[in-house]
Amino acid sequence: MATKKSVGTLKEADLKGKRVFVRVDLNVPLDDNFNITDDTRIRAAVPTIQYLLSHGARVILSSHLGRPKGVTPKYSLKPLVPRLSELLGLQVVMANDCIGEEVEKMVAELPEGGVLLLENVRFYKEEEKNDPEFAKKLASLADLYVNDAFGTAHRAHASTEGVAKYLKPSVAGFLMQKELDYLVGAVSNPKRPFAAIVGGSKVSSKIGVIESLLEKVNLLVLGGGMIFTFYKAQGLAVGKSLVEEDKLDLATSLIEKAKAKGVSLLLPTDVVVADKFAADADSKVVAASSIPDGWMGLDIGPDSIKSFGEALDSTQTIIWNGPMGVFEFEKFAAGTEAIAKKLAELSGKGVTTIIGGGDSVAAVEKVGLADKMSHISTGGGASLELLEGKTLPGVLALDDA
Ligand SMILES: Nc1ncnc2c1ncn2[C@@H]1O[C@H](COP(=O)(O)OP(=O)(O)OP(=O)(O)O)[C@@H](O)[C@H]1O
Ligand SMILES: O=C(O)[C@H](O)COP(=O)(O)O
Repeated sequence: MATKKSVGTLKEADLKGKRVFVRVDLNVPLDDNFNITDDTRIRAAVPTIQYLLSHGARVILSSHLGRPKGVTPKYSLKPLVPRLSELLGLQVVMANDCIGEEVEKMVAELPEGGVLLLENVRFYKEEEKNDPEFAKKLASLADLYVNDAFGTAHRAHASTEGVAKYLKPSVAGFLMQKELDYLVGAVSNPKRPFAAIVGGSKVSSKIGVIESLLEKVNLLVLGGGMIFTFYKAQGLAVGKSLVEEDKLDLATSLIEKAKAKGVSLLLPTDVVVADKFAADADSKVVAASSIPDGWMGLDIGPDSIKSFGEALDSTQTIIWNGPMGVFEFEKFAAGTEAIAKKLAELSGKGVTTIIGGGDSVAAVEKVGLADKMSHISTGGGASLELLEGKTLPGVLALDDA
């Protein structure tokens, strides 16, 4: 895989009394009352912070939240302070800014074993522009840089990439390391047979992933909205199902590529169709070759669940990205839930199961099976880019091991 193989780690760094700039990805979902609806990313950031604290460091945390245009109070990181403090077992101090005199003063006053959370770094447009002067200002706050923001490692921003040029050492945190170990390590050197399950809405957003995985896997299982483009390319009627007309040739060429590579490509043989795109739609199971006019496929059917399960039974490594159906609607969640259960069962038998970010993570969490998987990525876009074989700027910028 074309990503960086090994980066410097936290364990090699001298931390006692040092001011450490830690880029974390605390981009968590908040409801209208600013309650955190999923704290996974905050929990995932804790081991690195705790390690730093236990080694006498002074921790300066930096993150973005959302995509604000300038200073936008609704994207403040303040609502995260109570949960972060609770998880760390200490009171996290919050700054009203991420650079400037007041922040410098707060950093100077930060004791060993203290944590200062900087305000949303995207309140400055210079962050996303990767402005060197801004990166220098962030760097001037600390003695060393730790990047643990895997979820944002595909962005070349000032706090994820630029700052590493001005702060040495620049090393990976434990979360970053773990994500790379699984998403690069396990995928480039998998225990075989190695299977990928790819779903989600459109084939266009997964072309890169499918093409890259076709080079590595023994089995490729496809589900989700993209299958109808494959069906149509094979001359089947798909009713009102989601189809990308301009990707029909691509679908055919992916099928041919799989054949040429000796990869066994499984498409669902039956689907759950609906008369409209709604939670209360009328639904029925039909063969993939008999989708009625006016109906749309919103999930894989029971025969497919069974045959996918049987094919997965003989694998040793499985990577999954993208739901099998519209799992947000209960009626069309069975395929996605069955795959989640199958992976949990296989994990228990020693199979390496990796959930590559995005909606499949939400689906696994919804059925309460998150802790059964070998690895659940905290990065949607970042994990997709890694699986496509791209290099992540936030990783590239770090010191070599
Ligand atoms: N048959 C289908 N028809 C239409 N939409 C579908 C179908 N199957 C799945 N989807 C939708 O696909 C969406 C997820 O697609 P997406 O490509 O974004 O997946 P993902 O890779 O898991 O997420 P992300 O891009 O956030 O990482 C879900 O909202 C789901 O409802
Ligand atoms: O949620 C994410 O995928 C990351 O936090 C990156 O956010 P972004 O897509 O706004 O850069």
